[in-house]
Amino acid sequence: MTRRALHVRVKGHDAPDPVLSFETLGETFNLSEQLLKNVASLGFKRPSPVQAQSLPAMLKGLEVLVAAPTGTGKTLAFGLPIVHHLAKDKKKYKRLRAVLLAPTRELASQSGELRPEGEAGQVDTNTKRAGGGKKEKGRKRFAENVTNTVAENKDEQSGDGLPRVEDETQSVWKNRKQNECGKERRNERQRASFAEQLSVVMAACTKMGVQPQKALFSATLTAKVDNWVKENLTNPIRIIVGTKNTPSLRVHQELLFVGGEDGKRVAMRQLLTQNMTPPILIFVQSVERAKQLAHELEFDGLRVGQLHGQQTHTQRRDSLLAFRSGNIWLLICTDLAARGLDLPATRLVINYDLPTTTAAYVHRVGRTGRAGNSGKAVTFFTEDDRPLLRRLLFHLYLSKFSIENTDGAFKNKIFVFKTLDHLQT
Ligand SMILES: Nc1ncnc2c1ncn2[C@@H]1O[C@H](COP(=O)(O)OP(=O)(O)OP(=O)(O)O)[C@@H](O)[C@H]1O
Repeated sequence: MTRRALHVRVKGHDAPDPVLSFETLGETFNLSEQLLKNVASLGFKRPSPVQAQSLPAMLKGLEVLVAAPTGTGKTLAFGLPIVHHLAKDKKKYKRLRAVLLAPTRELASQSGELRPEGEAGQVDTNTKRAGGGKKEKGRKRFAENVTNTVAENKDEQSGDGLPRVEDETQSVWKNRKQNECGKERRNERQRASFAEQLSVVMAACTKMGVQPQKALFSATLTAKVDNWVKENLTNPIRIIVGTKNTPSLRVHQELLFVGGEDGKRVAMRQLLTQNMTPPILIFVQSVERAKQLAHELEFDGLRVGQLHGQQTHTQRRDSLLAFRSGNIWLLICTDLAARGLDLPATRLVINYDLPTTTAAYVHRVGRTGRAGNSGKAVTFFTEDDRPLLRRLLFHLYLSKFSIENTDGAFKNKIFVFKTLDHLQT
């Protein structure tokens, strides 16, 4: 099968051909039998398109920049090569060997849970989790090595090492004193962008004389990331699956004009009456709005949970567990939950508040329609949302979407289609 059939585009020298079976991959790259068994135990019959192209590139040790739609299996595309390299070279290095940076703690934990069973899939390692996790020594399963972890700021023996990088607060901890600070002080931590965090890691690698293989995976690629790649990666292979920065085609998208704020409540109740097949994810724009909406829906007798940055890590973990197990039907969240979380049973995402960026929209609606399943996303918009919506429309236009005909929607329908006409000309 060609790249064209896989909807994969590749730029860069020496890009390997896509590999369409895990067996061929195993033979070509000498993957251990156990690793292949572990993959089979996940129930994956063949590599998804992003895996077919990225796995050989990563296993060859090339640097890659990968954009592929949400829910298409990017985790295994970087997870398997990491585990293979860790297992292969386990005698060579004793110290931190892989760093996985993720935008939230929840996503980092999830990536670390990619855990096929099996003795030979285990690798001796020390793992540390970001945000104060304890150092654990001993035999770890397959992907417990594949954590978001970044070493603490001082190595016990040599006195140097990687600075601690806190993912979900996007903070850089500059010294051990801050590491020990209390909760209040923690809130004052200096915020750092993802690019700044990457720079911290890269600078530490340079200091330690390490030249790591670098790989970036996302469903969306911004100009900032592109610039970072130009400055920091040497001859990377660019792999684009499908259309860049566009919502997954597996998601049926609806725009629903609701008039104003009051209209959102009415529309929500209607929607839940028609589509009440939990679990349902509901995105709002702020913590305050999450709390308020949760309160209102609880009052209606619904089983509601919250996920946002003002909760403790335990509360956030418990919310996700309850949502996964079905104890919570509706999870009201901020963009904290938008990226990467794999909640396969979710068939409906509601954007109660319009996301402020296209990337946020793509990631939010991508919490459904995963692993080849279909899903539905309904996005409310009001008169005030028109400027934001205008920006979103082009990307919506590239994927399937429909606009619902509720009261007063007609002129909005015209607005949407006029904007599209304008974009097309
Ligand atoms: N080869 C495969 N065959 C079948 N299912 C797969 C395969 N690879 C991954 N999956 C499943 O697809 C789902 C989505 O995978 P994953 O979370 O890695 O997607 P992603 O591309 O990283 O999504 P996002 O962009 O939202 O982070 C998971 O439930 C995973 O188990």
